[in-house]
Amino acid sequence: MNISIICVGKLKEKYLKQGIDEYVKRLSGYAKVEIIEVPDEKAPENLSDQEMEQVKQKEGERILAKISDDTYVIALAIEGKMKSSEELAESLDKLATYGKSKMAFVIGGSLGLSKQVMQRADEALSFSKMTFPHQLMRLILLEQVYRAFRINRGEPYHK
Ligand SMILES: C[S@@+](CC[C@H](N)C(=O)[O-])C[C@H]1O[C@@H](n2cnc3c(N)ncnc32)[C@H](O)[C@@H]1O
Repeated sequence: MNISIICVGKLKEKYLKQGIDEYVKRLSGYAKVEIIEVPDEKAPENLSDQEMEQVKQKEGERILAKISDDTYVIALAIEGKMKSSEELAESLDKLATYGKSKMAFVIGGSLGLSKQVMQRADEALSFSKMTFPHQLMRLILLEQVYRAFRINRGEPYHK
């Protein structure tokens, strides 16, 4: 399975980079994982609602340009559907079974994802009602994808 993690902006924190590199390495035995970073737009505190929409739209266009038509897209969104780790594992297993070899998880920038990206997504996945920083979200997502593969292979993984 080819999994793309499409994110907005460059990862700055060294401690997150190290964690992400570790999980990409661990996942290499299960899937081909690629992290795609698209440039972010400047989003100062004082933007109007319209300006914030424009920021999301521009970032959204860059995200959509990285997604091919045959890719199954899971958008990460606070208001999406919450799943247990076992349910996520089952979803990934079903995608593989039904021949969906390309999938992309999409993480928004500091203002979130545009309507267009949400419309393109096949599903929206929530990790809780809490807001996580988008850079930390990459690490949390990778750990859960790794956990999902371990669950599907029946391999031991601490609970
Ligand atoms: C800082 S958050 C954006 C917050 C923005 N106000 C919103 O509601 O989308 C950046 C990105 O991280 C991801 N994210 C943050 N918290 C999340 C959660 N609890 N569940 C799923 N995705 C989350 C989403 O992709 C979001 O677009």
